[in-house]
Amino acid sequence: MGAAPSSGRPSVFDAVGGEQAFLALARAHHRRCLADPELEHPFSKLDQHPQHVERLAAYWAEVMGGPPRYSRSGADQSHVLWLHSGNGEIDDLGRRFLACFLAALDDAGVPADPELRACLRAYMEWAVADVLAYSPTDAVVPDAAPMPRWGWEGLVR
Ligand code: HEM
Repeated sequence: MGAAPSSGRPSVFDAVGGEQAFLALARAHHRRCLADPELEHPFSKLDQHPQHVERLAAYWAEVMGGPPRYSRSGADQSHVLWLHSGNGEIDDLGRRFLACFLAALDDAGVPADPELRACLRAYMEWAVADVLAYSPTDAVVPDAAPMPRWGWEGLVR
């Protein structure tokens, strides 16, 4: 189980369906990105991490209140921001990334509960903006940026 808020309500992680659901979501999202004529390029780099999908799943799960598997692998938010930084104007890729994520929620069978879907959409809109803030070629990524935590009310920290 993920960390539940004090109200006893399940975490967003649990509402999505736990680790297997995040893995299915990351797989579906990656499939969508590879099928997109623009996103396909960055995701076809040969030096991409061989466990990209698993790492993406672990990252999203941790942000939503699941186990801290991504942090335990030695990576952190600074690493994620750094991976995406300095690419110049990529706002269009950000919009496409969000669209792939929303379509992947259906592909992966994430519950259609409107509150859950709104929460996940708000997260991804925020996350895309967070990543795009570092796209200028002279952007400086802060050291040791804390992992974001996303709850039912939005950004927790
Ligand atoms: C603007 C659209 C985006 C593009 C084009 C993009 C592209 C990429 C690429 C090409 C990689 C593989 C990097 C590598 O292994 O060398 C990657 C990794 C990753 N991305 Fe994105 N990304 C985007 C947005 C996001 C957003 C919004 C998030 C967070 C919600 C995110 C989270 C991650 C994570 C967690 C990894 C894996 C990091 C690791 O292996 O440690 N990305 N992304």
